[in-house]
Amino acid sequence: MGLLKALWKEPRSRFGLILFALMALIGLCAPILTSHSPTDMGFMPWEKPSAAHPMGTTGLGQDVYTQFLYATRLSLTLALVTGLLVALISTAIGLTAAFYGGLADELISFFTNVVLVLPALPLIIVIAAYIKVGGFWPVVLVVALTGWAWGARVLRAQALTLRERDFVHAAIASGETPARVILTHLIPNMSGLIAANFFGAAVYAILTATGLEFLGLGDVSLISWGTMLYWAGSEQAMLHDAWVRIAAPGLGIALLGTAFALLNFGIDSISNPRLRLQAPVHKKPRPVSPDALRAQKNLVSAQNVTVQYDTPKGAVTAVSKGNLDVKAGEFIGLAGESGCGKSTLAFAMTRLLRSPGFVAEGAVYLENKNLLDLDDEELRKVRWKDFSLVFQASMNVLNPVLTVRDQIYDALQAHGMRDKAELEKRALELFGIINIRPQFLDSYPHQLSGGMRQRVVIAIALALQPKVIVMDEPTTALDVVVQRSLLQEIADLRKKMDISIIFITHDLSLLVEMSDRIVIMYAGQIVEEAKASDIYARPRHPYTKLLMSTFPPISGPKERRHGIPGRPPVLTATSRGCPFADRCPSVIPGVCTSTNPMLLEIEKGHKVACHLEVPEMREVKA
Ligand SMILES: Nc1ncnc2c1ncn2[C@@H]1O[C@H](COP(=O)(O)OP(=O)(O)OP(=O)(O)O)[C@@H](O)[C@H]1O
Repeated sequence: MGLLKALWKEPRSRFGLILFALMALIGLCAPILTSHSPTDMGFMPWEKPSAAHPMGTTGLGQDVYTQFLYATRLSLTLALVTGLLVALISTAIGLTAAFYGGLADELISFFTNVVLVLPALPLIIVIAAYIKVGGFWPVVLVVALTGWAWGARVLRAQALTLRERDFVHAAIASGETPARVILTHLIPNMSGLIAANFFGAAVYAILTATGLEFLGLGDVSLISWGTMLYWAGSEQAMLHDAWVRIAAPGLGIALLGTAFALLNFGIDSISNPRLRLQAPVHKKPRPVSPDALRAQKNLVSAQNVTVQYDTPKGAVTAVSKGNLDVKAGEFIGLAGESGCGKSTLAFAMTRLLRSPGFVAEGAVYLENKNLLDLDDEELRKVRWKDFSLVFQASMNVLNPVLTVRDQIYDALQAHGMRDKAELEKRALELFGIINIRPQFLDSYPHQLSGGMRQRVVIAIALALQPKVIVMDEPTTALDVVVQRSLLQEIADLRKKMDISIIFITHDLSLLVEMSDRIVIMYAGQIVEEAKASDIYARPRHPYTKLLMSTFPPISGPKERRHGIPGRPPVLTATSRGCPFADRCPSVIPGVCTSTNPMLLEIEKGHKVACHLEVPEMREVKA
């Protein structure tokens, strides 16, 4: 029922569903829609369409309309049964090959490839010619046995990639049985492809079966679209002007193919959670009155950026009126617990936010150009040239079949650098900057360590000398020693290249050492912003203080550290108070729980959003 509901929601699949339901209804209600039998020969031959015979009669005196109704029933059943059989065989074979690998995979792949290279139609014709049994099943079996190979190959490829995913390794390591891994981890992730395979096979089945029957190779005593065409051909229906006998089954096949294709769209969006909720791609943010002065004084100025995610429970606000200014050459640290909106803000600022996220309000100026206003082509021109991005899993974005040199060249060539000598010179320069020996330029990504790969990604991000780089936890996936040296290099690089960096991490202690300014986020809001030294020496927001206390001091005796008690609020919660109120050790009851404090500049360059910083409120507390 849920599936039907979901198919109904998607406009294309809704149309497919209606089309399919109509055809199924025609087939099911055939005995109600006509009082004749499809094999009844009691009428006048070659009658023209009339009220008694809406599609005329055949040369043998059968009612064509009655034949079409019963043919729809048989052809539809044939398509569904064969489609199901093909999908089952392909899935079982493809999954077995991918899951067990080794010899099993080699043998299955060899057999699949052999079936694939055999010319299908002559093979089907030969097999069908030798089957002497009549009825419905021979055609189903012939089509199923010759049609599974393509699907098996595609499903094997998909299962192979899934097999290498962490969640599958984790399931196997935790002792789950192969059947459970396949049923709960692999098949649900492949459902879109399996459904596509089913619909593709059903269309293939109807076309092949019709072809066979048209050639007289099926059981021509059955009434199907194929045998209708066969008899129309052998009775030379066109010479008798009875074109309906060809048009009706032809239209049936075309409509069934269309219905399956449209249903396939719906299945795809149901099985792929990313497609389930499509945010409007070019939803324009609500404009904010731009602070032109701020935009002028800063290289980047994000103003009142509000980002929401469409969820089944409605839109949730992940970043609320975020303001972030970055000066040329400045190193800004953006910190906060996991889920506070750091990445969302960074992605929104760099136009990398993907559905179901969208910017609901705000502007992001980069040298007076509002990035949120740019169309795709304008954006392509400024991305990498004016700003670039490095994130945690960046090292995995390197193409495994291209050398590092090719990937650096690609980035440069995409922005117009063509000269071979110039490309080489720039690649060598970049490798110098990121401290990797030039001979590694011709290595493939798998020949480099994680740290080196991340350095290469940084080199690509630097390739066009952008003015600002957003780095979202770029070192988190690396071990501590590599992290340290890479961070040092990033800090040096910023000075050498006079580049601005927005560095995102949940590790506040890292930022204190490297940043000029630190911005602290909590529950989608900026709650404190100050010079790094001030955040270190005089944090003002209770959240920042707790965040600082969760990391060990740079010097002094070792002591055990604890995380901040409690959890951040769920984004769907609609409290009007300070989002930190229920975890705050200094909460002012009645104040913090009812009003969300504004971000105020309490000292030059030090902004805090906390009622405790407003003198009157402090009196309330006292
Ligand atoms: N696709 C999504 N659909 C719905 N909510 C989302 C989606 N992506 C992120 N969110 C929500 O937005 C909020 C901010 O997430 P975001 O990833 O920006 O936080 P973060 O501070 O960068 O966390 P982390 O350090 O773990 O990356 C989170 O509460 C998260 O649940």
